[in-house]
Amino acid sequence: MPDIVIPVVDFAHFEDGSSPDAIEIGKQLVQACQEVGFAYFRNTGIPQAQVESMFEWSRKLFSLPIETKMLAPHPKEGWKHRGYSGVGREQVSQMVFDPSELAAIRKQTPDFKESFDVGRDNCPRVSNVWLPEEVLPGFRDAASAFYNTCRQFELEKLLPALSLGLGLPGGGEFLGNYHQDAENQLRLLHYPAMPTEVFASGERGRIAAHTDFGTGTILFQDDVGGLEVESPRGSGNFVSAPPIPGTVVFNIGDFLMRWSNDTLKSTLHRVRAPPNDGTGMIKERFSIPYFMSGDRSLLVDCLPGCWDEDRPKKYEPVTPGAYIDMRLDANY
Ligand SMILES: O=C(O)CCC(=O)C(=O)O
Ligand SMILES: [Fe+2]
Repeated sequence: MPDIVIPVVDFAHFEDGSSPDAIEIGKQLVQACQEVGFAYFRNTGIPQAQVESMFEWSRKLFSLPIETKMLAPHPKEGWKHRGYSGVGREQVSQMVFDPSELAAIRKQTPDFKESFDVGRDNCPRVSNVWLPEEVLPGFRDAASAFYNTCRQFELEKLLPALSLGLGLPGGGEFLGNYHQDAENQLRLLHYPAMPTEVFASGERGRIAAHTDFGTGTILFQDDVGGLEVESPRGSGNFVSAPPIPGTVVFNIGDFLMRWSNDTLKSTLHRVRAPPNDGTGMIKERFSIPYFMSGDRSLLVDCLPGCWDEDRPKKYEPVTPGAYIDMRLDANY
């Protein structure tokens, strides 16, 4: 079977979702989600300057001393995805060249990354965990504003396009009605620079192969590269999803795959080290995923149009809350 090509979906003429172009864009998106589970988006309306500025904030945040970053610690409970998580390894490993130490790192460290998670303001279930404002003045406002920009894209373009493309009842509004609570998570990710040695065996990557849990994810990546997507699905072979300037990557999550009776694919992906450039070091990488999920307590049954006599429903109705908790419990 040939490798997949990750399609590019252009939202330029989507407008408010009522144009004839909007249905066409929705159909292209759904086709990409059925065949690949991944797409590049162009002309999302998310200002490029705001994306670049968020990467700048991320760079500033992660270059703070570890003691400072730990002023906003990720809560003990694994499911409370807020605040700073470090691997605690990055200081040592930046400058480790001794083979036995490297061997030890290879064995111990799960993924070489640190992250900072932000949810919606005033969430009754999980509060945001911020650094004291004086430590990084302006960060909190910038991260909240970026969260809201992504949220706006989700509500005004992404969910309407998926709803239209799937031909769901109620036109573009169907999926939005199940995403009223903004159960979303903005994650700043930093994969520190590493000696080439650390990745030499090819067994270790920056983030191991996984699928995302929720409805879907939009992912901003810097120009370093390394993201890979399984192709064809289920084969264990991966193709590169290189950075394309001016685009954002999108992928379907497991919940929407289930909801669609496995019509839309939640595809395995990972981040590997980019090719060795001869410096002996693998460059650091910054990325910013925005994970989207449905309202926790709304019971969802198989999407209309995704089942019929010949394609019976494969799954029981479930709420996003119960499903995601079940997945998280399996992980922690
Ligand atoms: O860093 C990346 O580009 C990918 C991150 C990712 O897949 C995730 O956090 O779920
Ligand atoms: Fe992911």
